[in-house]
Amino acid sequence: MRYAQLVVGPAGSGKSTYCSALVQHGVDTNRTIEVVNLDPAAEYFNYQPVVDIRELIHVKDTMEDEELHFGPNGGLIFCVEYLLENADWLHDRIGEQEDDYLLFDCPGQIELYTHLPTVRKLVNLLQSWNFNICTVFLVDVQFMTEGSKFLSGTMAALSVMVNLELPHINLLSKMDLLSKSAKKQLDRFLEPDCHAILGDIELNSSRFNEKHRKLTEAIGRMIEDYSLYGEDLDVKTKDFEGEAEEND
Ligand SMILES: Nc1nc2c(ncn2[C@@H]2O[C@H](COP(=O)(O)OP(=O)(O)OP(=O)(O)O)[C@@H](O)[C@H]2O)c(=O)[nH]1
Ligand SMILES: [Mg+2]
Repeated sequence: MRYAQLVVGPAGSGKSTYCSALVQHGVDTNRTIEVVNLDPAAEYFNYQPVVDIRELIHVKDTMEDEELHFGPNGGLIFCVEYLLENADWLHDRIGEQEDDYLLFDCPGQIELYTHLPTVRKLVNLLQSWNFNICTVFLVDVQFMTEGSKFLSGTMAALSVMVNLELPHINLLSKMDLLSKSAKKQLDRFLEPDCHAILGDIELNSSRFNEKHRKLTEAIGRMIEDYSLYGEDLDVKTKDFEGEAEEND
């Protein structure tokens, strides 16, 4: 069996930074973790990709092509579709090695994951190559400290989860940039307590919010039911080295 994380999330949410941090973690813990760059417009990242979509097609190719003449967004989607049409290329590059642990660093176009079939097709392909995949959805935590933003970020996470049908983890990035008071505010949301979220939205009460109160309540309950965030579910790590020393 082989393992992979599909690292997705809005533009600039920290996907590439997360991938390079995990590669470094692999180095520190003696595990091989490799990254596949799936962003055809990537300019810079801090890791050495084992496969790079830009070697197959670059978003500039689609924008400069006389016939295609795509803009940057359409061009990017074209590139990912082109990759699927050239699945053999990807298969050759990834190889057949067992026990692989791969991170797929995806582009920041949220529609690729929320409703387009493209990434879903890629997932099917990888599963047919024996990959066990989970989604890691990154959200910039700065967008999660107000009730209304929290709801929209959570809805985006949920639609990715429903579209990709994979085991799914939501990761809040850039926690280091939050002020103390913003961290407290976030704690209230992560409880998860839909009344806290509703309370916050009511503080910014407008006619729109009053009119949609029932809908907001239903969404709040859904967040609870799907238990989209839970710090208690942190990965449990064990200090094997320390234990070995004790046993010596
Ligand atoms: N302070 C802080 N900055 C971060 C963190 N993670 C990412 N950044 C910064 O946020 C910016 C965007 O990070 P990237 O890793 O390129 O984000 P991305 O999701 O790969 O972006 P796209 O591929 O363009 O969608 C960079 O300037 C990073 O240095 C974090 O945990 N803390
Ligand atoms: Mg990136």
